Amino acid sequence: ASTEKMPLDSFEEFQPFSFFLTKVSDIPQRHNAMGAMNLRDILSASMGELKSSCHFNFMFEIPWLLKQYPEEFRKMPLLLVHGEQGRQELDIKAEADPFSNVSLCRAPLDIPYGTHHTKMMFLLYETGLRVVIHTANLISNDWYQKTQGIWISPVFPPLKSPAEKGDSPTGFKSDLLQYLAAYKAPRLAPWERHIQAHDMSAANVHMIGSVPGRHTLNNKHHWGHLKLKKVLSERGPDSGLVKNWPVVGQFSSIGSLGTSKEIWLLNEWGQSLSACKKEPSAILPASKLNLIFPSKDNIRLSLEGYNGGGCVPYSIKTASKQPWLTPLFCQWVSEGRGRSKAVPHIKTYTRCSPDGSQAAWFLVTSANLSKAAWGVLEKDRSQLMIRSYELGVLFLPQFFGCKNAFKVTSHVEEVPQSKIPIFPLPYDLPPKTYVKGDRPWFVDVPCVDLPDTFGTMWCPP
Ligand SMILES: CNc1ccc(C(=O)O)c(C(=O)O)c1
Repeated sequence: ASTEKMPLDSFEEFQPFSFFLTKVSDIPQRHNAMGAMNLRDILSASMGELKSSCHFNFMFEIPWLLKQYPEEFRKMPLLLVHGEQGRQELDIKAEADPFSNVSLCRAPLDIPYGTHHTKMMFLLYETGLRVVIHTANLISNDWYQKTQGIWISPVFPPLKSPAEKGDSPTGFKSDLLQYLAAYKAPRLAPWERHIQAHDMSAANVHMIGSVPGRHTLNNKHHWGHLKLKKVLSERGPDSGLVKNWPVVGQFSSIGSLGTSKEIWLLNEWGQSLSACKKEPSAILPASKLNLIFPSKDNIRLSLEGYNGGGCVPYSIKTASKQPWLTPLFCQWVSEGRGRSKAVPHIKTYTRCSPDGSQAAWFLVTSANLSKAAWGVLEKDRSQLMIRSYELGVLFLPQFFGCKNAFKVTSHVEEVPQSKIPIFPLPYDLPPKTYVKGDRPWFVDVPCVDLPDTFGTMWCPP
């Protein structure tokens, strides 16, 4: 409709954080009019005259993906980086075969149970290169009625001379090149060259990535939770400011975390996420860790009903081994963004003030709450073992013109005209604990007591 904003206008009004959610069908239009993009918006000509593109992801519907491009861009070179092996690799090759402009690159997954979870786009325009790091699979269902997060870079112009490095104070370009190098994939070489050839000095986020491996020595701190710990120890909040500030994790799946909360969640992962400048990282108490994970009723009453729980694959088998986790859970509540009923597939982590009005940092990433994604220390903490590819971006206040914390809100109507930068939260803070009688969502437990939005029950296969 002509009243609809051009995607580029939506993009420009939501700076400097450039952190968007996906548009959601069947919620009041005002919640899609501000700070929200769909895939057609991102790929639209108003965002740039495309020459070629590359998508890193876990799940693909190739015909649907091509239809999200404007007609004039649908025949341009498109590289898909995936993690499929064996029979599934034959399937994605067969799906790509009819499209002569689509080529595939398989990410090596040499450690069992690893996945290629990273969700990223490279968009090469006539005028430069744009990077998008997000949380949605390239399937229509992930872009229809879920809550997903998207960071969209500026258009990075070509370097004026090849002698220039073209990196930013956050080291985004060198971190991205190091991430790509880990694939050891010849088909990525052209995109490594494109990245090398562009001036990314305007990148104001830190990259927090994971690549499969047993990382040792100084490689240990390049990936997973030790990378986040390193950045927070060097550029994070002063311990004095955040002494009573909780760490909030929000995710759509959970791995096997051990027999007690101390082993990995608090004493390893929690210690990294609570790292501060100078202060030796104290152990995070459980009372200062809130984990936003959908309750059974969050799923039952969602726009998709119980089916929305299909992409929240927490199994009762895993959950039954870690009952100590349940007291840490909080509901998915997103009244400010109009997305309380849009199942969260986004993953985010933050250190926020108890009243939820400020944050010392904010991370949006593909990484769920699992050792496979974040890494687990082995061999007397000498190596960090990571199974999967993950990617996220970290927002730190000082890179956005703020002092040592940024104001945050999920009521984003105040964001565009604010004099000071306000970080647009995907959900309401402070977090709300589960209501009495509610339980975490388990994908493999039947729900036959109460019907969902559509009056149906959940009888998993
Ligand atoms: C085993 N495979 C997956 C498990 C969880 C997720 C998630 O993001 O929650 C995804 C994905 O959607 O990429 C894949």
